[in-house]
Amino acid sequence: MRFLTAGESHGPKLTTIVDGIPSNMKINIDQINEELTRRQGGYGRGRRMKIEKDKVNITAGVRFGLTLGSPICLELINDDHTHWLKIMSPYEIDDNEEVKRQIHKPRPGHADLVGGMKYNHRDLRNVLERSSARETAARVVVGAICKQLLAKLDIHLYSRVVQIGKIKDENKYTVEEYRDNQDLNDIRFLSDQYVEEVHQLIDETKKNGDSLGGIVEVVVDGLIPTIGSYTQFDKKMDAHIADRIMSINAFKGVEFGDGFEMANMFGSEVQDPINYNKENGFNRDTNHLGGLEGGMTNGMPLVIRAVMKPIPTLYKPLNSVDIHTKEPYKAQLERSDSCAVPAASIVCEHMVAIALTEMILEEFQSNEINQLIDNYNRFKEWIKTY
Ligand SMILES: Cc1cc2nc3c(=O)[nH]c(=O)nc-3n(C[C@H](O)[C@H](O)[C@H](O)COP(=O)(O)O)c2cc1C
Ligand SMILES: C=C(O[C@@H]1CC(C(=O)O)=C[C@@H](OP(=O)(O)O)[C@H]1O)C(=O)O
Repeated sequence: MRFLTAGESHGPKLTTIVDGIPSNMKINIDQINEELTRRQGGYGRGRRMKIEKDKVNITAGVRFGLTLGSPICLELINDDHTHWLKIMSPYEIDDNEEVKRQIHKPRPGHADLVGGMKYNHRDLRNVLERSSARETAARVVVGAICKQLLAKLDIHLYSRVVQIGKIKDENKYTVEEYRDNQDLNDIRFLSDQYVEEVHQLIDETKKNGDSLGGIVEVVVDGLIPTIGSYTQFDKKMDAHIADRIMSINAFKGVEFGDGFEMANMFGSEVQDPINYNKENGFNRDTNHLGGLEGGMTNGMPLVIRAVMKPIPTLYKPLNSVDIHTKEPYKAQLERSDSCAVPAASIVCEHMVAIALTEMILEEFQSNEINQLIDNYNRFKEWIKTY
């Protein structure tokens, strides 16, 4: 499976082409739209999310609700585009004051300065439009299709926010607790005890013209062992997941299982001892490694954490330099979220779904969904006899 997205944040729409989804798979459009709504939520987002009502439109690759095996084309309208018709017009237009208003004071931490250098743009709008995380809505559409495919193999993904700023939920949760609690509060913490404190932190931070980041967790339940491989660097499942997560705007680190904490532990505390019994086959009592050994899933739930840096656009802007005059200035002010960690947890969940689907489709190559399910389940049964 492969996919590409196109579209500027305030352009007419986002377009995605996904190739390689097996034929005859029922696409549940309502479920895609629910995932899009989940991504739009979260305390701390800016006004833009009140303007957009993300709903997917399928224009190719699906007939009577079933995939054809041909490329699937998916669109998301940017409702905000109606306010940017002139500024974001794809057509040549006569100069006017509004259009001439260029952005030339790059925001530290955003793509503005380096993107301007790379593509030789003197108006940094030409950079920020595409570097905006608006594009992650298109990825959630792809991830939602992947989640539907994975569900047919009895693989299920959950996510939550672990930390916003310095407020951290130190509890560890079982897969069952995840499964029973996916109707999360507006900060996407599994426990309600932090809601008020986090609201206050976000409100105060916003009042100070500052922004916040945090940590998100994705858990995957139902995976068989052996997805991915130790035989080649580009077949390692952990590396592939990390790649997909690190491609999300503002993500700066990924860890699996006990992750960075492993530096403080002994080998005997980190490796998960192996048990065997007739009913469950090979199994473990612990999951310090987060479900991955040797670049392969080991049959335990995947536990993945990732860190999002604080949003770069600040209402109290940092020092910058005007790229036209080279004079020192404060960075350009753009409408912005002050905290987008809850939304980012949804994006992360969907990028993990994409990473798993890519690897599973590579390993169980099938043109048709029922063949895929048969191939996968046959292998799942065989593993039990190992
Ligand atoms: C869901 C989501 C929403 C975001 N919203 C904003 C925002 O409103 N303002 C902003 O400056 N950055 C926002 N970001 C982060 C920037 O898109 C990101 O920092 C920028 O593209 C530069 O890329 P880098 O941080 O990966 O280097 C958001 C990121 C995500 C995942
Ligand atoms: C549009 C989305 O997020 C945007 C991501 C973003 C950025 O710089 O990354 C900047 C903001 O854009 P705007 O200036 O239009 O409000 C966010 O709203 C979205 O998530 O759908």
